[in-house]
Amino acid sequence: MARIAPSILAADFADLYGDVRQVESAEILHLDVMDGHFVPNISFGPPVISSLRERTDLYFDTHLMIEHPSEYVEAFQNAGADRLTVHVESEDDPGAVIESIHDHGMDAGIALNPDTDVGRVEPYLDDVEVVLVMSVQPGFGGQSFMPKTLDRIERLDAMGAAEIEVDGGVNSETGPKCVEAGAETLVIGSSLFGQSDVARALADLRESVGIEAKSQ
Ligand SMILES: O=C(CO)[C@H](O)[C@H](O)COP(=O)(O)O
Ligand SMILES: [Co+2]
Repeated sequence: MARIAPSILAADFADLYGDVRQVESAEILHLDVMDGHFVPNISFGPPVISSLRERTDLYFDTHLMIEHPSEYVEAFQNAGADRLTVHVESEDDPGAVIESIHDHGMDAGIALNPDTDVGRVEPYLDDVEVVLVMSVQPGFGGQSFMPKTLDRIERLDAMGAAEIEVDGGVNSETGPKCVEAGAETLVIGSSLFGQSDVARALADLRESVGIEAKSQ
């Protein structure tokens, strides 16, 4: 069953909880952490996640676009993250970071950029709870979905990925195609928080992807 993971990258940071409370029914929240090195942008880190943790029980799906994830596993655990997804292109050994994430009691994911061969995540498929497929170059919201992602999702599905999450440019047009290709979790930022009525936009997106409201 597909699900939508709202990405707060496109939310109003001055009224962050105001936006988050409008997507409480989603059950999962996508948190984009950027360090200005792995990607040319800086977003937010553990303090923001920790503050949100005090306000919501949403599952915190934390996407680490940082060069050295191994150095921050404990900080994100303390902040209340439920899952840490690290990039296979990061400077650290993915296998060791995944093990550390599990040792800290969190779920682990492996992410790959649009131009990275899908074969690079194969060694980790049995060890992670999710594979995050970037469908835009990481670093910024509001970009257009790269159509080649659909083949990549199909290949990862055939390789036996447990859960496939697609991230970037997902909307009512591209979302259903991702689900058909084998994705389960759709990260949606600007098509959700960029809208005047966020809760309505979430309901409409669910409908376009064929998700029953009560299952979300
Ligand atoms: O990881 C990301 C960017 O690096 C974001 O999760 C992604 O871009 C979501 O935003 P949008 O739906 O606006 O594309
Ligand atoms: Co993301």
